[in-house]
Amino acid sequence: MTAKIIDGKAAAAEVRARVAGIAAEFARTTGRQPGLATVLVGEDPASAVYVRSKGKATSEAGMASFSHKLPDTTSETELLHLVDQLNRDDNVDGILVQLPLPPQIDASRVIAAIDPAKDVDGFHPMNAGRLATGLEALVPCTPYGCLYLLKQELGSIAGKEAVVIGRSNIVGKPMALLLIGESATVTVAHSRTRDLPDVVRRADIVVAAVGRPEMVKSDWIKPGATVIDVGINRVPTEDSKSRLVGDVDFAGASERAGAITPVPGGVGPMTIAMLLRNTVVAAHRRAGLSDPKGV
Ligand SMILES: NC(=O)C1=CN([C@@H]2O[C@H](COP(=O)(O)OP(=O)(O)OC[C@H]3O[C@@H](n4cnc5c(N)ncnc54)[C@H](OP(=O)(O)O)[C@@H]3O)[C@@H](O)[C@H]2O)C=CC1
Ligand SMILES: Nc1nc(=O)c2c([nH]1)NC[C@@H]1CN(c3ccc(C(=O)N[C@@H](CCC(=O)O)C(=O)O)cc3)C=[N+]21
Ligand SMILES: [Mg+2]
Repeated sequence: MTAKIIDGKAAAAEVRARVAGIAAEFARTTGRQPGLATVLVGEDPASAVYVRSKGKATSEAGMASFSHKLPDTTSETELLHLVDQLNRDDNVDGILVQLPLPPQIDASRVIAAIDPAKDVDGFHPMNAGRLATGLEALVPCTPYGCLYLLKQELGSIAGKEAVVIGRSNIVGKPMALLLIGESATVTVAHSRTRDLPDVVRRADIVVAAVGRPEMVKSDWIKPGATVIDVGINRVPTEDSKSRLVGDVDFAGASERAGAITPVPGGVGPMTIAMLLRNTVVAAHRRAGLSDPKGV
């Protein structure tokens, strides 16, 4: 079987176009654009690239983009001060503090300081708890983007065997909660899982969020399964450049899977689309408007 390649870039473009329409309508109604503030601490080149592409996508969707760059030496107190300013700024609907943060800063404290109503990453314990208990929440962008692709591909997920590899607070755990919410039968694997290949073999849906290049092998994949590869791993090439690969052996797995996301061009673009989506949703809720339809 040769898998269908799921086009995350195309799906993301559709979401972004719908978000742009909603943002324009919001601006007409309220007299201001929805606003997203990004905060980058330090000089990590990969983080700088992501933050720049987020800023560009924000402007293209007709939203205000406020980008803050702080030096590597920023103290936790200084960062908390900026978060506090952004919490109070009425033109800011969403706040994204790019992770990872330098070692002198406790990320969990910074996340907890963000106004949950502006927490468009969905990382605040309030939003995590609301998602876990089935209340209205801001949902982490990457797993939400994965769910979008799965629903587009499969329609209903109910009753399917889903295996999530990885249990981080930002990807694996919320992914598992979303799949439970769709009535999948969910297994969460991690570094202490015994016989990962056997666990993956029973999955109709595999979500790989590990951070290990091409760790998931093709003979683990049940023929016809839907494979969502969250991994973003930069690996060196022979010509001493580098390329991006996922957590799945794409070449092999695409011979067995029913459908699979590529890296790049799969989950990554959906993450940015869902960030914009969460920002317009946060703007509506903050303005006392009902949630926008169709995103
Ligand atoms: N496309 C996108 O938009 C995004 C992509 N990413 C990418 O997704 C990947 C995962 O990110 P993130 O969740 O933050 O990573 P973390 O490092 O926080 O978590 C990795 C998880 O994988 C598990 N793990 C590690 N080694 C193994 C192993 N050998 N077998 C099984 N499980 C293992 C860990 O288990 P344990 O808990 O036991 O340590 C942990 O739960 C990375 O490649 C990251 O770059 C992340 C965010 C957004
Ligand atoms: N507070 C916070 N929120 C995040 O959502 C967050 C974060 N911190 N820290 C880092 C991770 C990673 N992440 C990505 C987003 C887009 C792509 C993306 O668009 N990738 C392109 C390729 C980009 C390239 O070529 O480098 C693709 O997969 O096609 C990748 C990774 C968001 N993260
Ligand atoms: Mg991490």
